[in-house]
Amino acid sequence: MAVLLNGLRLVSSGNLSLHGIKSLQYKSTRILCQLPCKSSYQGRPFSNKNMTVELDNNTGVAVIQMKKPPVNSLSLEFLTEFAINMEKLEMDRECRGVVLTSSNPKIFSAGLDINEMYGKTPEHSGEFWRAVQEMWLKLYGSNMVTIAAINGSSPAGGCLMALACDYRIMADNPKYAIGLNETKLGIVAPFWFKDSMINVIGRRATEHSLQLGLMYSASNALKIGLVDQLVAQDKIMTHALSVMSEWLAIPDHARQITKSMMRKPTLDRLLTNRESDIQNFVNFISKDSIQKSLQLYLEMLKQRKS
Ligand SMILES: CCCCC/C=C\C/C=C\C=C\CC(=O)SCCNC(=O)CCNC(=O)[C@H](O)C(C)(C)COP(=O)(O)OP(=O)(O)OC[C@H]1O[C@@H](n2cnc3c(N)ncnc32)[C@H](O)[C@@H]1OP(=O)(O)O
Repeated sequence: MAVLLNGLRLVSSGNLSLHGIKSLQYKSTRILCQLPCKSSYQGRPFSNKNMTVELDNNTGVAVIQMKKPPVNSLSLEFLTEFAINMEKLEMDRECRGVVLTSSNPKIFSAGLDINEMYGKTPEHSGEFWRAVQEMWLKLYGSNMVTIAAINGSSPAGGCLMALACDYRIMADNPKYAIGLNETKLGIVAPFWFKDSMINVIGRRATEHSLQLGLMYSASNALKIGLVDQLVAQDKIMTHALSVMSEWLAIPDHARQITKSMMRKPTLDRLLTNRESDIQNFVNFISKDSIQKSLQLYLEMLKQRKS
């Protein structure tokens, strides 16, 4: 966790922490340089295989643009890259906010890569699930202001990424849909997916939404508070950056401690149950009946195309 206090930047070992100021330590040059230093990508696009990261030095805002064809599905490789990028930005003195968006004009993210859950060994499944957890911990627990510029459809894990941000702006297009649709695939959204949704839209709406695996059009997502604003597709980035500047007008330390206070119980629940959550996932996903459901779903996705 990094907090600006009386002009000093302080860090703790994790991200958001309610242990608060007492447990914070000075961020030393040594720690900074264990990870790639900001100077190595300052002001320039930081290009990876599955996303580009561009930090604007003047505003302190980074844009992460997901660009994994065809639909930004969250593979093990993608998730690992994402977590590393979040870590780098978190450690960067200059970076105060992140806008998450997609280079695909129609799809924000198709959610978890189903191929990572179908026909894989328990070892692979465990490694994959740890990476899914890490992505969420980094995003939900970030000290930075995080804004999702949802410029396309965003089912399941894609919706989870948006839910983990501080603010959600969606392109105003009736064709785009967002939601946690896991039950439609015959799988179950884990407790921290559910908690993330409860924290945004409340308990009753989440229960309804999760049981039925509902996908919401952009306008219905706005109605239930799943997204905060709808904006014309071509204005979404400009608008996200303008909302970001409002959030960045708040002193970092006050906003960060407030964010931590709100999110810590939800983060801690996964942190204290991390290994059992992985075991649950591996057991669940290895069941023949679940593998069958995933197989049928993958076939359905391919047939839909033809
Ligand atoms: C009680 C204990 C509980 C323990 C916990 C247990 C389990 C929890 C487990 C898992 C949680 C999972 C969360 C998830 O995220 S699951 C993934 C859900 N995602 C979806 O349902 C999205 C499916 N995709 C779509 O709806 C459409 O593809 C989409 C709207 C995204 C895009 O439509 P479009 O028409 O543009 O493109 P398509 O032609 O449909 O797709 C192109 C291409 O991409 C492939 N594909 C799509 N989505 C995925 C995906 N999620 N993973 C992998 N591949 C995907 C699709 O098959 C096409 O492939 P190809 O035919 O070109 O080869």
